[in-house]
Amino acid sequence: MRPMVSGQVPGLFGPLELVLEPGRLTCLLGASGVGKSTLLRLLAGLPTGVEFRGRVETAPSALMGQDAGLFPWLSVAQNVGLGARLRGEPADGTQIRALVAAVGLAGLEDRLPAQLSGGQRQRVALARTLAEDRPLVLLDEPFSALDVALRLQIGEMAARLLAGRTVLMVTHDPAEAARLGDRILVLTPAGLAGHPAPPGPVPRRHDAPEVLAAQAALTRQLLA
Ligand SMILES: Nc1ncnc2c1ncn2[C@@H]1O[C@H](COP(=O)(O)OP(=O)(O)OP(=O)(O)O)[C@@H](O)[C@H]1O
Repeated sequence: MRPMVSGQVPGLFGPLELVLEPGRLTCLLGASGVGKSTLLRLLAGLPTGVEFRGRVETAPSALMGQDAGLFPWLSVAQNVGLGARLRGEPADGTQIRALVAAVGLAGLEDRLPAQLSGGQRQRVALARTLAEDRPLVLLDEPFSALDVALRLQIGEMAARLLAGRTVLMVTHDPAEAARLGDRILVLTPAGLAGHPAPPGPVPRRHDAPEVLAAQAALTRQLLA
């Protein structure tokens, strides 16, 4: 199915139609406060605090936000297995270890969040999102708290691990959208505008000429 939001929030945006391509990573940009997180929350089936008029068709989703949102008293492995725990299901230790290894944290399963760096905490949050194994993955500025090098590294890791899933990622960073977006959309009060993504599979090289050109064009569009 194609998750979609069709409608408007009077005084904020729209009318618009957001339709996600199955198996592709869509990046959503736009000015602060224009309603990007609202669209994400509509797709997640969460309350938005605004008056949405329209229709939402969505799928079971996993949402990862700006702050890693880890439980400080739970270990890395317990945080990754949190979804199962909350549903009262037994944790799958093998799957959890595999996911912790996939985000490059093998051996740190028993650490508490306070014993990790910010980048490592974001990677735990990514592993937890993947552990949910939902058809739709919603990422709300997931790497915005990271420095440039970590943003590149963890963004690439996320794009590889999320390959083939239907993903909507809100970002403020045109460079990130140019590297990671199969599709790029810009939200304005008037609605959604598409922006051509550079050619080639994601993650793309940050310094590839087409990626730099898309970053510049996108920045111009955001400044317009
Ligand atoms: N719980 C709420 N109650 C009332 N208004 C809200 C609530 N949450 C968001 N809003 C309003 O909805 C608008 C859109 O917020 P939203 O978080 O979707 O924007 P955004 O584009 O994601 O912004 P940012 O880039 O700054 O995160 C804002 O103007 C905000 O004031």
